[in-house]
Amino acid sequence: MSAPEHFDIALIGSGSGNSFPGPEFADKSIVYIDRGVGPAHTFGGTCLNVGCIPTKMFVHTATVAENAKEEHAKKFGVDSKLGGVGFPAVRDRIFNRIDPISHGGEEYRASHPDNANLTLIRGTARFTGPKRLAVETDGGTREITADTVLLAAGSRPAIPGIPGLKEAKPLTSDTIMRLEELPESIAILGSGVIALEFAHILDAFGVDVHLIARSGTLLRAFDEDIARRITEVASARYHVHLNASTTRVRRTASGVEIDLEPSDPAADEAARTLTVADILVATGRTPNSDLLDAPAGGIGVDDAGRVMVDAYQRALDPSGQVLDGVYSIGDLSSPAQLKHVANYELKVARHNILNPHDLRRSDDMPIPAAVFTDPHIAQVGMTEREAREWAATAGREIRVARQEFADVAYGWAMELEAPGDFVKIIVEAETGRILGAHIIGPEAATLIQVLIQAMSFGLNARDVATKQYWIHPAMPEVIENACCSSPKRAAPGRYPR
Ligand SMILES: Cc1cc2nc3c(=O)[nH]c(=O)nc-3n(C[C@H](O)[C@H](O)[C@H](O)COP(=O)(O)OP(=O)(O)OC[C@H]3O[C@@H](n4cnc5c(N)ncnc54)[C@H](O)[C@@H]3O)c2cc1C
Ligand SMILES: NC(=O)c1ccc[n+]([C@@H]2O[C@H](COP(=O)([O-])OP(=O)(O)OC[C@H]3O[C@@H](n4cnc5c(N)ncnc54)[C@H](O)[C@@H]3O)[C@@H](O)[C@H]2O)c1
Repeated sequence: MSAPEHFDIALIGSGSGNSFPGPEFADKSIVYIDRGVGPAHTFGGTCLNVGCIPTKMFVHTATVAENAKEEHAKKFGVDSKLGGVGFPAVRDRIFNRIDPISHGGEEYRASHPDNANLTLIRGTARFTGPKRLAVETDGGTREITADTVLLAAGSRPAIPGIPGLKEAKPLTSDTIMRLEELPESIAILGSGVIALEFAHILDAFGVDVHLIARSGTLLRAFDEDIARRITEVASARYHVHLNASTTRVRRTASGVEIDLEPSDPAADEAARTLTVADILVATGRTPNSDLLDAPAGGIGVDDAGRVMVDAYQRALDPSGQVLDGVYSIGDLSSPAQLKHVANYELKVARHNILNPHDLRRSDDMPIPAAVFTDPHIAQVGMTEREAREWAATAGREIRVARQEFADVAYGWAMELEAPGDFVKIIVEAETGRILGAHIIGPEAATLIQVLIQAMSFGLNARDVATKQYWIHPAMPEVIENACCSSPKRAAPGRYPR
């Protein structure tokens, strides 16, 4: 057997990992390995090709279509009718912008003089020993060793073991966005983030949507008031099947049959079969530690399949000891499968590889998240339930402030109704420190940034409200009003770790 090719650094994954190479590593040899995402094994990772970016381009288009509908336009005295949505044109606008970025990025890494120290290999890497990899490529297997390994191998759609589901070849977020044409009807399995974003997109485009949720509310992991509100809004718009377990799936000549049973024996539900043209599975994502065979590299993997890391993004062995020179970032190792988290962890790992004697932590800020459905949802920090549990344990008190969008001037402009979309802020009663914020309403993902900033910099809710101007009559007044209802004393300290 020939000797393996040796590099200073092995980088696996071209999503967030693509921000790793740079002039600081010009004197290091880097092998950069990527298998690609989606059916065409595209370069550049999930966010660019099959994740955040195309979905948000679809979401915006869906909102344009929704607003053009007669029932929305007529509230404003505008005479408008949606004539239809041409899916191929929608799809092509999006991918004609994205695909050249992916191709250009690959070309840059493969052949630009900036990357003279970098060897790009398209293939699947798997550990055969500590810091030792076999890479399966179209041209055969390459054996690689490296002094430092950075794992950024991400995750992929999980397909649950429901009888018949795998054989029915369901759509996933990897495949649905590039269809030739949309199905007339669709069942969406799951009631999390991807399910809700696609339900909005597909319903707006005229597909008859059936969303299947095991639980009694959608977005069950979110604050209960948010989950309740989005369940009401979604149920008024498309078919929502709550407390429904999927027991079998069958692909037929004309579509898909889905057997549903009540998942909650106490619920007033009956078993039934749903007949639709296609099915989209949105039931979470599996970290790619199995493709990497991480244990063969001496790397610990938790019960959810995540590579174990410490707060410095250093990989751990199965007993929790730090592995020398092995780092992991993003969906492969993070419980928060979010692009902004993967990006931050990459920066931390990059710094720590360059500065092993001046390590930075990655767990020093509250993690926000948004769901780009209709209406938008955004959250940061504790839910009300978590805050109540924290307060009971820590011997503190909390206060909860809630402000309706419909009660501020911009909400009138948008003809929003109360009770309806809202901002909820949870503060520690004594200090006014913000513990959590939850928003459901227009541009929630943008609005919440004020509160993310306040929490990250340790600002007290009252000061946020009173020590700056709030442009009138703009939508952030809804945040100002929510903050105004919180206590007066100044808050020491930042968000509790
Ligand atoms: C539909 C959808 C919408 C989303 N929307 C948002 C959003 O709005 N906001 C947000 O914050 N997050 C969103 N996310 C999540 C976000 O896309 C991910 O958290 C982020 O892209 C993860 O980045 P990463 O670098 O960890 O992994 P990826 O970007 O997945 O990169 C991993 C790379 O490693 C490669 N790879 C894997 N295994 C191997 C191997 N063994 N050998 C070689 N290469 C390998 C993969 O092929 C891939 O190219 C969305 C995800 C999806 C699916
Ligand atoms: N806007 C965003 O930031 C954004 C958008 C899309 C995806 N993402 C990321 O991608 C990840 C994956 O998204 P997702 O929506 O697939 O996961 P999710 O964790 O948000 O939701 C999974 C859903 O599937 C259900 N489920 C799980 N197993 C099931 C089974 N066997 N049968 C029926 N239902 C089942 C869960 O109850 C839940 O409703 C998310 O964690 C999120 O971080 C983020």
